[in-house]
Amino acid sequence: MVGQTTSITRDLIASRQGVCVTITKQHVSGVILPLVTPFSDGKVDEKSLTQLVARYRATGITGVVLAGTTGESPVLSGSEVQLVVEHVAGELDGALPVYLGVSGNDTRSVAADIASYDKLSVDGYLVAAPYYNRPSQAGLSAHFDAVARQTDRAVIVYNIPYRTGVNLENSTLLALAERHSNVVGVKDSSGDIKQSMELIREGSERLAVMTGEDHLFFACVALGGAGGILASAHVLPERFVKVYRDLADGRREDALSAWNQLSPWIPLLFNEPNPVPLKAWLAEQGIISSAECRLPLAPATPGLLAAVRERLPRDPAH
Ligand SMILES: O=C(O)C1=N[C@H](C(=O)O)C[C@H](O)C1
Repeated sequence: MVGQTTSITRDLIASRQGVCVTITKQHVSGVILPLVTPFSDGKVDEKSLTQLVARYRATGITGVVLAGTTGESPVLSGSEVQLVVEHVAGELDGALPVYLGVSGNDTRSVAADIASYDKLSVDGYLVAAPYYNRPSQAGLSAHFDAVARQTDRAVIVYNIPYRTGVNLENSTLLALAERHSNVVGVKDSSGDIKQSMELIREGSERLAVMTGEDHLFFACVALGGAGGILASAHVLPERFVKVYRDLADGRREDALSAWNQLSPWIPLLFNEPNPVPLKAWLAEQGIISSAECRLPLAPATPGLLAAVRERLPRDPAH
């Protein structure tokens, strides 16, 4: 797995030099980091973005997601998304794949957004099921058909019913992956362990099954899943990567002991809406300049701030 990561990195560097490389299922594995979008006085804070990339690029993570939930996608304008992508892709200079979160509940707009983001340095998309209008499985199929047809780049489908109000069933997802070779992965936050286990069992041959439930990371990889897209991996990223590599290389006991040092504090990061606790921690460590989130995410409560200070580990790199 470690060797594979290195060769992927080389492929991507080649791609930035003009040789086009397609992200496949194999690229989507390990620990992918959904980066926060730092703000300062209401604006995207580019200096903090630079610091984020400097901190995380060589930790062993296998990619970054920009403008995901953790990146506060609902409150970013199109031009801010472009700024974040260009800034991060420029800093990374091909060292890691860049995935962009693009979601919405109007299929035509999502397809149009993807058409315009295809001009940017984006290697793939993380696309959540439409929220609020609660389409049927047929509607979800047609939505993702339109997305997958719109681009040659990789698509990771994001199933998160507790945010969107609709569950993408495994059969719908697997049929979609059969129809589109660029549907290479799923970020599974179904919230239903039976559904997740079935997906890993039945779907892993065709799709990279990445968990989006941070507390299930060990279980997902131990069961044969491909890895995780984890906001909590901002904290001790190297240790999350170690859990993955130990499991992938058959060192289960080592993986478990590393995991047992991570799992007790992960829930704290979700005690208030993500990324509020995470940004409080990042600002406390000096990795970003301010914990600022945009409304409707309210600032961290004093109780949360105290817990973040007392219970989360310090960043060893700062
Ligand atoms: O932005 C993401 O990607 C993630 N979002 C989840 C959420 O907040 O719903 C959490 C997960 O760790 C990554």
